[in-house]
Amino acid sequence: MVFLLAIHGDWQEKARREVFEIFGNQIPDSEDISRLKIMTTIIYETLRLYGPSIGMMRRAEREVRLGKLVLPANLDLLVVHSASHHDPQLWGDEVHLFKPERFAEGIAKAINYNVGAFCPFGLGPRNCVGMNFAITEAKIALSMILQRYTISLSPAYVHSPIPYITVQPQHGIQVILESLHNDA
Ligand code: HEM
Repeated sequence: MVFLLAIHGDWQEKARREVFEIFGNQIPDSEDISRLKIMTTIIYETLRLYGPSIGMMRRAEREVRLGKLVLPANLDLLVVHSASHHDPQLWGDEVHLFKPERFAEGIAKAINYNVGAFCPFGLGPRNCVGMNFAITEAKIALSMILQRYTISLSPAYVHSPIPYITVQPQHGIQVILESLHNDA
């Protein structure tokens, strides 16, 4: 998210404005976190483009028909949700662009009620138990960064996301933080 906001200064500014409108210079509080609408769209779009999980493991316990496919019993499956997150048939020609406004009216509208199109935390009864924790933590951390610093990308940065258990920046993410306050 820090990387995407570093290269999309307009969204960084929108997110910062929202943070100051809601929290001012105060530490984010649990009641107001749910009011961060713009930041929520930024988090969803980041999870779509660079979600840490590429897929979910499943096993067919018995033979099942899945569309045109017949899956034999005891078949192990990796359902690669990062493929649907990058599918132009689901997201349009600008699928590879960072466009948080896709989620302006919520996830259901963004995916046209097609639940498999966006599932960075998995699906069904075994989906991620840490989902709300992870999103809340990201909102608090990002709010506190935006209250204090502007973020820009270092010229040293080399773009190379790789799936290594989770999706990771192969060479790290070098950013430049500049204080918004002279005394900070
Ligand atoms: C952005 C952060 C995270 C992402 C994208 C993520 C994604 C996922 C995914 C895709 C699954 C598999 C779901 C499925 O098979 O349907 C999963 C499972 C799980 N996650 Fe996360 N996760 C994140 C953060 C966390 C955190 C912070 C915790 C703990 C505090 C956590 C705990 C778990 C656990 C325990 C499971 C296994 C649930 C089960 O099998 O019943 N996750 N996560």
